[in-house]
Amino acid sequence: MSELIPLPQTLIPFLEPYFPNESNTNHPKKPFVTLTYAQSLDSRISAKPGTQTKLSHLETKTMTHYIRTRHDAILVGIGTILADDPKLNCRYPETKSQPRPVIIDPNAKWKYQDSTLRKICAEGKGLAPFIIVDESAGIDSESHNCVLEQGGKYVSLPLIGNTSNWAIILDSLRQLGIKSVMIEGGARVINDLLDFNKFSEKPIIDSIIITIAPVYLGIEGVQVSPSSRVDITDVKWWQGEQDSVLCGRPLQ
Ligand SMILES: NC(=O)C1=CN([C@@H]2O[C@H](COP(=O)(O)OP(=O)(O)OC[C@H]3O[C@@H](n4cnc5c(N)ncnc54)[C@H](OP(=O)(O)O)[C@@H]3O)[C@@H](O)[C@H]2O)C=CC1
Ligand SMILES: Nc1nc(O)c(N)c(N[C@@H]2O[C@H](COP(=O)(O)O)[C@@H](O)[C@H]2O)n1
Repeated sequence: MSELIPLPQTLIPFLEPYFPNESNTNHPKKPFVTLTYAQSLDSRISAKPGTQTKLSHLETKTMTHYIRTRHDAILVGIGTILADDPKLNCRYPETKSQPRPVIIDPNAKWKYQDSTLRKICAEGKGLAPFIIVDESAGIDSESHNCVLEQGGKYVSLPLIGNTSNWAIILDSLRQLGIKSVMIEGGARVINDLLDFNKFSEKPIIDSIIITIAPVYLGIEGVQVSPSSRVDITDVKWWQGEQDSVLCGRPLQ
């Protein structure tokens, strides 16, 4: 039985203008990038480092799975993998193709063989990951074999100490055939990307879709806060049963 619920009628047309489509996925050096996550009223995405906090209502959780159906890949950092051990598949009913999980793990910390994602993939419920590591990283051989066996891959790139590594990561994903990616977190990834977007020559984040839950998580929470101001344009709000959703595009 699905853990999700039918999406409210108004939500799909509300989201549509912020999605990748035939005409906005032709960039040769990067996929269409949607930044999407759930936060508290005090801009926290979990209550404590290293832990997962449920923020989204079932309605907005279902929305996240719908958003997953509309992208080729889902990207998260290794901090999220170690804290959440996520499934990173799409459980929206009648999903035709699964998104590719992409993990930024510069130091190759992830023991893939022990993960929930490996199980999900073995059960045919999702795709094996592309794991982005630094060129210098020593990759655990068991992890490596397991990823390869399931059809995933390790991608070695010059990440560590490289201030333009987002450009390199996105270019590499595009060359691997990924035309759209939803970036879910965690905080380091989101903050970094907002900073990089602001100072890059051309915008790299195409859309943002943020769920805001009516709760304060407090000072120990993991915070989304880029290093300087970022304005959002083309803003629209949707009000759900519990959460609000903001769609927009970050200005440089
Ligand atoms: N509410 C929500 O929607 C979401 C909440 N979360 C929460 O966020 C928290 C995790 O966030 P956080 O700890 O910040 O971890 P992240 O998932 O942002 O991962 C951070 C790590 O990823 C690597 N990394 C990320 N970007 C780069 C880059 N550009 N270049 C090189 N390395 C990079 C680094 O690894 P290294 O340390 O090896 O250098 C870094 O420390 C968890 O509590 C999770 O539950 C996560 C996603 C969504
Ligand atoms: N949309 C959203 N709402 C929340 O309340 C969350 N905690 C998250 N977390 C993100 O979703 C991933 C879990 O995905 P699976 O259900 O395991 O596929 C987690 O890793 C975060 O990226 N998101």
